[in-house]
Amino acid sequence: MDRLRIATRKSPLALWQSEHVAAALRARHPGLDVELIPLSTRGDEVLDRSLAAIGGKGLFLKELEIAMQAGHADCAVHSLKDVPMALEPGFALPAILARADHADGFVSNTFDGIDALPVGARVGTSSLRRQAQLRARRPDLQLVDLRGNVNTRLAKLDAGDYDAIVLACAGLQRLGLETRIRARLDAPDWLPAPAQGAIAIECRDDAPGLHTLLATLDDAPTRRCVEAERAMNRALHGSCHVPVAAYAWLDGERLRLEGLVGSAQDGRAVRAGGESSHAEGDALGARVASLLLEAGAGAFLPG
Ligand SMILES: NCc1[nH]cc(CCC(=O)O)c1CC(=O)O
Repeated sequence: MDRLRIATRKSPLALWQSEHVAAALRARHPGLDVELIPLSTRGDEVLDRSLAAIGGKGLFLKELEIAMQAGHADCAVHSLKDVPMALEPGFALPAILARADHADGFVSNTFDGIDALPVGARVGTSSLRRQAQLRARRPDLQLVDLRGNVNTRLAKLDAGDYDAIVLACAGLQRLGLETRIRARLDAPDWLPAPAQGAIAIECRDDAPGLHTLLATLDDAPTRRCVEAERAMNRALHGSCHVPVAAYAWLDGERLRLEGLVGSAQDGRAVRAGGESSHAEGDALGARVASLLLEAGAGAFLPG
């Protein structure tokens, strides 16, 4: 293989992540000609409705998968947190890169953190997971929808539409915007989306040579953690329709997982945690999901 075409979304963050993967592949495989193929997806184009209303996270992948199926691209680069728990049949994730910052960040031009917000302050986020955790801490806040790419969201904050917004630290850092983070919202107090901060590479599952090439970028410790988080989400039938948060980390010989399911309406939430050996992340995710359901998570999950 001497040429590799990477399908990517066109947002500045998506382009940064794909360029990052391209650079890592060029460094590891000198002589490999790596090229980006920027494509527009429905998830990027439809900004006036919530993601849940137009069909969920898969909308960010579909056009890239069509390009791979048609032979116009060899692989695609995604934020793993935007990848549905069940991949489309015929596709695989040969590489999950070493995780960057997992945390959410509190971003405001006026206030130093959630506790410093005045009563009734307007906070912008369309994420049910972020809404549920904000409500749990501060039932008085006005939560306002905010979609669009990272730069668009920051521009709306700067225009005065919101007192604060919540964004992933990893995205801000990748775009050189880390000075916008006024406070970190760290695990386990505040939990991120399953797999937040991890970049994944997707390709067709019928190309072993390609799979092997891409797998050179896989980070085993990250894969163990995000598999536990995604297994928990999968067992809860999680999607962007439900406020599910999870964070797993390695602690010596043990893999630890902390999960949360909550209500974006009233701030009620249940939490559960557990631990296993490194190799048992799937079972750990399923077990923590069961604990969440025993604690009443079903009340916050659809149907
Ligand atoms: N939902 C959009 C999205 N998908 C991935 C990231 C951040 C990067 C990452 O998690 O790796 C973001 C932006 C955000 O949530 O602020």
